Parts: sequence; structure tokens; C-alpha cells
Amino acid sequence: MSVLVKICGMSDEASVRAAVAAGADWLGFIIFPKSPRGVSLAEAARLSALKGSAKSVAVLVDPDDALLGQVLRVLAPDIIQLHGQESPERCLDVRNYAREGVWKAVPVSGAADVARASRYAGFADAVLFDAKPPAGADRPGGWGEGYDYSLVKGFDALPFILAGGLTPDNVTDAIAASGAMAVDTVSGVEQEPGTKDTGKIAAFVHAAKRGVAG
Ligand SMILES: O=C(O)c1ccccc1NCC(=O)[C@H](O)[C@H](O)COP(=O)(O)O
Repeated sequence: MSVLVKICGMSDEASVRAAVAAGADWLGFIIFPKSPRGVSLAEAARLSALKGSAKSVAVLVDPDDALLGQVLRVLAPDIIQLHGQESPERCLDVRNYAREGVWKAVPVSGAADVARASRYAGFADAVLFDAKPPAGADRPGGWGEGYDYSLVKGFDALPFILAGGLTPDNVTDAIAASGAMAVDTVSGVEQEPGTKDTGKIAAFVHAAKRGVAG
């Protein structure tokens, strides 16, 4: 089975079309104003209409119920990715607002972080392992930082998506090191924060789909 791919931070039509044409499985829309890739719900819904057979992922940071209600009404995402301090119980609540489930982002710098992700088993549908943001950062993801991807190898408490510093050049090795069956990137397919590169999007999807989990 080929590795599944999420291209995150979709904010323009050309990039959505490039990701879909390359065979991306999920398109991420970041609903967080401090992100350089942040989009309004209305814009996310407009772009999501172009997704073809790909699935939409709404990326949210500690959303309250009012925001979740709007997300459901305007975007109706397939998946909600929670990228804040959400507890396992909160993940369970949020499942009501997505068609296919909830992913919990878990920041990783050491083995203990990976072990702690097990607490989401039975509460989230998958965890997304990501790098820890730099100290004092004003957003929790999208920094283009990697870590030792082999730390997550063998994690089997629930399905996982590998993220953090992945690029067209390193994704094949990262898949082999981590055993990931799904990967995600944002910075790795940009020219600069917030500006996607359609050539890098295609290269990333193709490289990931060639990857073999080790
Ligand atoms: O990318 C952002 O700006 C962002 C802001 C707030 C919450 C999440 C965000 N990104 C979420 C993602 O899933 C990224 O793809 C993930 O953090 C990996 O980023 P990168 O290392 O830059 O590929």
C-alpha cells in the first residue's frame, strides 16, 4: 500500500490543483489567524470544493464550541486536526464536528513524548507527530523543523502521521526511518512561509508515494 500524503496550509487554487493532480490524499486548511498560511473558513470552503477525491483537514488550535460549529457549517471537513493543548476527552467531543474523525498533533523531541501519545488511544483517530515549536513561538506548527524520525518507529497505540521538517528530498528516508504509513508537510513545499511551490508539491507527493516504510 502506498504511503498516504497530506499537503497542509492550502491557501490558493493553483496549489490545491497541483496537490490533487499529484495524488495527495488530504488537503490541510489552517484556521488560525497567526499562521502565515491561515485562511478564513469561507476561503477554505471555496478551495475545498476543488479537492476531488482528496479529503479535507481543518487544522485548529484549541477551538471552542462556537468555532467548531462554524467549521462544521461552513467547511464540513472530513477530518479535524487539533494542534493545541487539547486533552484526550476534548478530542472525543470534537469528533462530533468532523465526518471521519479527529487527529491530535503531538510535539516530539524525545522518546517520552512519543510514549505519552498513547493516552490518545480510544479518544483520537490518529496522532500527528510533529516537531516542538521554537521557544516563544506564536504558532504551534509549520516551522520546518525535523527531529529523529526513528523515535516513532514501532508506535502502535493508534495510527500516526509523520510531520515536522519533511521535504521532497528527505521524505523517503524519513518514511524508512519511522515506518510511517502517512506523512504531512507545509514548509517543505513552500518558497517562503505562506507561498506554496507547485513543483515542490508534486515532487513531495511522488517521493512519499515511492517510499517504503522500514
Ligand atoms: O503551519 C502552520 O502555520 C500552523 C499553524 C498553526 C497550527 C498548525 C500549523 N501547521 C500544521 C501542520 O500540520 C504542519 O504541516 C506541521 O506542523 C509540519 O510543519 P512543517 O515542519 O513546516 O512541514
